[in-house]
Amino acid sequence: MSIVDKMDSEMLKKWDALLEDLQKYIPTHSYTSWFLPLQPVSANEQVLRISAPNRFHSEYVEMHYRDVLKKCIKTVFGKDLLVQFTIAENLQQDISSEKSTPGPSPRPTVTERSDRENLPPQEYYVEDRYSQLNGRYTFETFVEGPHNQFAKVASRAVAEAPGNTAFNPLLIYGGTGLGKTHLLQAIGHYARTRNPNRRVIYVSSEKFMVDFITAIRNNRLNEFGNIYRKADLLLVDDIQFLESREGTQEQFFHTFNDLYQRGKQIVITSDRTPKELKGVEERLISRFLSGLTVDIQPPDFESRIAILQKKADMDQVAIPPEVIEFVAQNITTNVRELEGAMTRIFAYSSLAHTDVTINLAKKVIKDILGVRKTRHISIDIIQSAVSDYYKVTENELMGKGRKREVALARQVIMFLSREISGMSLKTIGLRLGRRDHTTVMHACNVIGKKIRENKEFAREIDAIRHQIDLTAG
Ligand SMILES: Nc1ncnc2c1ncn2[C@@H]1O[C@H](COP(=O)(O)OP(=O)(O)OP(=O)(O)O)[C@@H](O)[C@H]1O
Repeated sequence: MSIVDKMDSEMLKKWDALLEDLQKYIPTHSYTSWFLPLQPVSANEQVLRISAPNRFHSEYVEMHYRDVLKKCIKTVFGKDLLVQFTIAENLQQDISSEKSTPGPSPRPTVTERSDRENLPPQEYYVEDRYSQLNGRYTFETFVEGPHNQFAKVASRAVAEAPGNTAFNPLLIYGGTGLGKTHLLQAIGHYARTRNPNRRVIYVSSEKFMVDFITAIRNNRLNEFGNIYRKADLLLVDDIQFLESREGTQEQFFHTFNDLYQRGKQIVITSDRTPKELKGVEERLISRFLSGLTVDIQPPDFESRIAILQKKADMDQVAIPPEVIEFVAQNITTNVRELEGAMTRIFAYSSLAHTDVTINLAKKVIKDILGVRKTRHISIDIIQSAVSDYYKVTENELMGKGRKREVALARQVIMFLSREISGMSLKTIGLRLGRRDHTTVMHACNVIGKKIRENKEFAREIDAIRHQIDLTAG
């Protein structure tokens, strides 16, 4: 008996009415992705129980549609009901039976085998790609916290059933060094472990472009296309790199469509939201948005501690808790830097044959923060990164115009010049169209406040910092 059979026909009518009502408020695509897979389980005077395909699905519905669901329940049932989600048994069973399948991995089908046997030499590249996955980047080594929980659960759901969730494509975005590549590769590892015959391709969009150009040069465009079209799971890192590369975007668009139409899974990372990707064709952006977009934020204090502790455990080194705490307090925005600090502390202590102490940690952190402050990056590099980002010309920046983007770009340049190169307010003002030092001070305050209060804006600034880092080398 299916779960629906357990409900009386009156209840089923109500369920249909509820779905119909929901459609008035929710765009068709979202409705199809999130509500059609739900099933009613039971209802009484207080509680409506609903089955969802997996935990992520139910959490997503609760998080994004709680209010509208509540409203429609009241309309249809005539009162407020508590909603309880359960996870669909059949999916759970599939997963556990697949997990417990003993013995050798499934043999490739005849088509798969003959495909592989007939591959031209370049096609083995597919396997090489897989070996590029970093063995440390797995779900087990990924520390979950409020800042990345949603991204982690979505990645896990996709890795468990690539191509079989509503999250296709899955796009993970967030600032630099926050774990996007780690998660992307964890998906690849997990999907491969579950089914070793799955063709997993991990590629950075930069590599995709280089391969594409090489293929054009060598007249091997068809082979290039075939490599990617064989993927069951395509993992593309740092998609922002495709900005303003029309030819590569075109190629990627075809690859994307081909895989998508055949139900293959695509996962993409980016340092900003799809809408912020300037110079990426609208049709690609809308493809990206047709699945699920999740973000990763900088870790909070507790998560930073947990990440540091995990690294210490993995490297099998004992670190006094006060040292971990000290590092977590001082390095706040980037997990890569957090790890870098720990590595340096270990290195110092082993070279100097001393214990890891708080004083040693203080010295290392001081060096790191000091280097960051005094790094010599010219205002020209900062200016060019900001004006590229906001699409503002040098004349506009130097002029007196008060157009919103121009004024914002000017203020951001002032803020970043102060932060990165430590220049005096006066010098910055002079370099930016002979402005007074109080104007620069005001700009630094305004931008600093906006970064603290507005996460989207903080990410914008982070993306610009990243670009400056890349240019400065
Ligand atoms: N939640 C986490 N748990 C454990 N390690 C993490 C976590 N987040 C990030 N890291 C580690 O931090 C380092 C940087 O992460 P990663 O390279 O994935 O960042 P990214 O977001 O892809 O950065 P970029 O945009 O600069 O490429 C990696 O060594 C990764 O293992």
